Amino acid sequence: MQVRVVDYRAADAAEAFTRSLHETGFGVLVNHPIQQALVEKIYADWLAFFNTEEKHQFTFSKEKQDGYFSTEISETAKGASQKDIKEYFHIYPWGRVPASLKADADSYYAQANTLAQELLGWVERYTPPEIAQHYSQPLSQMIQDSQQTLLRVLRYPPLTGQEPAGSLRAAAHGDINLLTILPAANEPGLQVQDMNGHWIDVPCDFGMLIINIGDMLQEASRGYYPSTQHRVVNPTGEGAKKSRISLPLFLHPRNEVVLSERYTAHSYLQERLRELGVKT
Ligand SMILES: O=C(O)CCC(=O)C(=O)O
Ligand SMILES: [Fe+2]
Repeated sequence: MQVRVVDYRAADAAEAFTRSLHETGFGVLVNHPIQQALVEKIYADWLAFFNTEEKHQFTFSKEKQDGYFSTEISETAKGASQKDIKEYFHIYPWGRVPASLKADADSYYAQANTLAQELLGWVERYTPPEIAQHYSQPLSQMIQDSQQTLLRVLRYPPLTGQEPAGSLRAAAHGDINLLTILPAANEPGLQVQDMNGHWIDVPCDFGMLIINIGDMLQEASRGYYPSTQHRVVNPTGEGAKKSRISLPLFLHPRNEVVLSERYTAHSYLQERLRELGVKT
């Protein structure tokens, strides 16, 4: 299996991109409209922020889930036994963000949401009619005015050598949401699992944009779009001394959106957060 790299400006971009999502759960875009300079600035500014003590003033709210999650309380992937080696900050439209970082975060959030809406339109257009008839509303409409879409700034610290055996920067997991939009991180490590259980490197040249299906879209599309397991492996050699920063945007429908006969977006999310151990 190989995750296809698609030129956003190509005439057949929508078709090639959605085929990749259907076949692998992942797609990678080049020549996309997200400003790379903005992404780089956010990486640099947040790396500096994670290196200060100020982050502890933003300790996450268990109820609302916004704010700073330290390495000590970092999530444990569903089915994993060790915590991930990462710290992160959750940004919601209504949530807390350090004042000096807010303007860029808002700007990125808006740009990525606009692109996401277009990509969800592509996903919808190339869904076979017998599947699409079960969507309770157009996919791009499900995220409109959503207060649940989450921008996560992740920092994987340099490795110390003292990490518990078997722990990873991010253990194998599927994302909970509809679609995830992820600019290539400043360091490699992201892998996706193929149907034979093999782990494949996701193309991640700086400037690429990685998109993957989440469990909610898998649920709404009755499995046509698969939410593929992925992980972030630990670097070795020189790479182990460096932090890795990444910036996934998790597109969530509004709470009341019906995903399937079994779930609304809200009921699905609550179930998954309890499983992650970040909500009681
Ligand atoms: O850091 C990455 O490249 C991926 C992060 C990820 O998969 C997640 O936070 O769900
Ligand atoms: Fe993920």
